[in-house]
Amino acid sequence: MADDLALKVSGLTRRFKGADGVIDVSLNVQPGERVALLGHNGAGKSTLMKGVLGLLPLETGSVAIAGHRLGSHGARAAVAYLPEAVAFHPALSGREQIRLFARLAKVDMREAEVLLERVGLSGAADRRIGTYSKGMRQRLGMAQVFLGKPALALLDEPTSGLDPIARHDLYALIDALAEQGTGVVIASHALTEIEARTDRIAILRKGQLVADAPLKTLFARADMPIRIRVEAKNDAGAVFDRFGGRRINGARVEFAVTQENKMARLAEVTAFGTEIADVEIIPPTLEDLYRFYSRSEGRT
Ligand SMILES: Nc1ncnc2c1ncn2[C@@H]1O[C@H](COP(=O)(O)OP(=O)(O)OP(=O)(O)O)[C@@H](O)[C@H]1O
Repeated sequence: MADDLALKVSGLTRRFKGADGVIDVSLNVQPGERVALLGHNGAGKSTLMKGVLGLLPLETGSVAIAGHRLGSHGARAAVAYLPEAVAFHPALSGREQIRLFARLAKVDMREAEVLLERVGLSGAADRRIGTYSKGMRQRLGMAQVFLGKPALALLDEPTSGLDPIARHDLYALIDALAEQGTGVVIASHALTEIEARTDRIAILRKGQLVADAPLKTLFARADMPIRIRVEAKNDAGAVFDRFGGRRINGARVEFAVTQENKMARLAEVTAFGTEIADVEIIPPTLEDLYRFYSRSEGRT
């Protein structure tokens, strides 16, 4: 049922003079689902987010947030946003800032205190935000996202500029957000972390949605080759003669197989018996997949 969706975008178009913007994009997000929104610079990610937030007039299409029409009070109350460059007043303390947001959102002050604890800022809550590190500012931004338990959260490059520990902490908060039932859309260029941390991948290319499915489905549809690297005990000449591919050095050969013939090729490798020292199977990465969908004309 459409009303059960955290987000329903249908046929959204917003073009700019001389730029693609977004063209006829439809995207649904379920409650508690984490969707990665990927695309090159200028692919339309921010335009889509701004369209959903009601910050840009739409040319065509419709947006509903938790069943509420875009522009309605219900829609505004159901969505939270973390911009890429999150800006707070540097002279305010973390506690003052989150209390201010709580007042604006008409949320109980006690929730603000609980959220400061949740994002690990209780100890620094009375320090001025001007003294916070980037990671602390992003965590404060996440506390603001949690306020009022929104149905939908839009996070624009939430981990950019963060160190690995701070990234890990931020993803733990994103997971907690999804666990409480919030549908989360994360625009990102950080492919490796996205791979493990999201349920679905949506890829924009020149304003159009060229992929929208769970990672596994996208891999299956793309039918990308898997690489097999064989290391011979001595000389890999016989393996190379059989499978072709690329000789890495005297003892190693790497060749590509399709998902379909992978097992048959592996059985042939095994038939070489003790001449083989090791076999590595290298699946395509999200980066390979991203390149495939963001460059090819293929649609889902
Ligand atoms: N207000 C605007 N006026 C004119 N053109 C715009 C405007 N906003 C965006 N564009 C253009 O629309 C296209 C999509 O931009 P958008 O900011 O949505 O891309 P993006 O995927 O978010 O990129 P990035 O990864 O760099 O943030 C770009 O070509 C951009 O120059």
